[in-house]
Amino acid sequence: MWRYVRRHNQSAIGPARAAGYTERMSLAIIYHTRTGGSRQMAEAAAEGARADLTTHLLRAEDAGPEDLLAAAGYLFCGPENLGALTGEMKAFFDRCYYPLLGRIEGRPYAQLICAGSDGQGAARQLARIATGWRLREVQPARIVITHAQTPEAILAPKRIATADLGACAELGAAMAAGLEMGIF
Ligand SMILES: Cc1cc2nc3c(=O)[nH]c(=O)nc-3n(C[C@H](O)[C@H](O)[C@H](O)COP(=O)(O)O)c2cc1C
Repeated sequence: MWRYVRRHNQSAIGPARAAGYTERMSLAIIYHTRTGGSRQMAEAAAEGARADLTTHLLRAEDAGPEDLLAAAGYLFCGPENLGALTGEMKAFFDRCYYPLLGRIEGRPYAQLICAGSDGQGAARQLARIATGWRLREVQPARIVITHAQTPEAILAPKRIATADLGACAELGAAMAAGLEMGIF
């Protein structure tokens, strides 16, 4: 019943749907990874989301403006490098920013950051870009700490803990459910 009311009450329908994007009801998960951690997180989120919604998992290197335009919501996932987003993730935003400015306003997003010890710089930078696009953050940034602090540990392949992957899957599921139900 609640679901029915939500679907038929215009005032409860989020900006993406109200703006006529119902035909593009999918979630785009864009990720970059250097040592595998963010890929595992993005895959877990995609697995969580797919039960509810069409979900496209894309490497930042392969994604372009049309991929974002075609989706109703976004999950961005990547590592923190040198206190910021990785160059590849930044290049993705640089490539897409102006082609999409004013065209995706109000759409929901969330972010997952994989970091050795901090992650706040990358999360802040991403949030600033999302603010420029006028996206709406619908889940707080989730930062997974891998405790990689020596050069050897930083360069080694990462294995993300099951509990953290579970949290990523939950975030993906929450994004998908919110989009599918029209509450974003
Ligand atoms: C060049 C470089 C710079 C890094 N800088 C940071 C940093 O500023 N803060 C941090 O918490 N971790 C930093 N790290 C660690 C990575 O964020 C961490 O290893 C993370 O798990 C990598 O995610 P990935 O496996 O998806 O590549 C850095 C790693 C590299 C290779």
